[in-house]
Amino acid sequence: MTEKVVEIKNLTFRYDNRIILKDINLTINKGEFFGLIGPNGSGKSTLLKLILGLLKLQQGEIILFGKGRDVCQDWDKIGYVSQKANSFNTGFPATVFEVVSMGLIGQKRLFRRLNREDRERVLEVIRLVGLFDLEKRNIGKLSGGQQQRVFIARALVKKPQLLILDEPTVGIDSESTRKFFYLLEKLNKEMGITIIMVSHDIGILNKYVTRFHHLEV
Ligand SMILES: Nc1ncnc2c1ncn2[C@@H]1O[C@H](COP(=O)(O)OP(=O)(O)OP(=O)(O)O)[C@@H](O)[C@H]1O
Repeated sequence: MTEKVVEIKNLTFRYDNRIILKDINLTINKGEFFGLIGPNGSGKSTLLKLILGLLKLQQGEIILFGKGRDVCQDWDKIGYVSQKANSFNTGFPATVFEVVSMGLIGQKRLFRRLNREDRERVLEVIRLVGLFDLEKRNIGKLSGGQQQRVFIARALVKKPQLLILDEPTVGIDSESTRKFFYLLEKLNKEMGITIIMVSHDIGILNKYVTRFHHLEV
């Protein structure tokens, strides 16, 4: 039987009294590479924030891994890369290794030293996203495309089953974007990670996703 990762039922959401999302019904199944498209202001980020539990539900239901969003305890199964992730302050004093390690916080107590297994896992995902030998590099010294891979690695370090990406290729050149989608295809097809990606670029999504939903303004 197809396993449902996210189910959205009759979801309506307003900011103040303005309707942003109206009666959305959507099911995303395990193994899908799902695109969420729509023009600026159509509510793409709002829908992601609702899925991630960052906004209070007003009307309708969201079910994650078979459980209602507000009782769901499976947040470790979800990796999230926000829209702002790749517009990083170049002066930020942290190495690739440190930023990726932050993905383990929440499972580990803050400031607890990483054990050997944790450190190996961090290095493993750094390699997986193609940043070989860059673990000691300051993140501010990397290109936009490389920084974006660091944030993907941070989201992957806790082995999520669902990866949610908000406009990850904004500001990234076309060659890095192509390599980035190649990585996502690998994560999706070879590792079975379900992906939800938000974009307003239908051209790029059309090439890669298995299915998409179009939001209107
Ligand atoms: N906290 C807020 N309070 C009031 N209105 C908001 C808030 N956040 C977003 N909005 C408005 O809600 C609408 C949807 O915003 P949202 O960011 O979800 O759209 P989007 O499709 O992700 O847009 P973009 O492609 O520009 O990122 C926009 O008109 C936005 O101005």
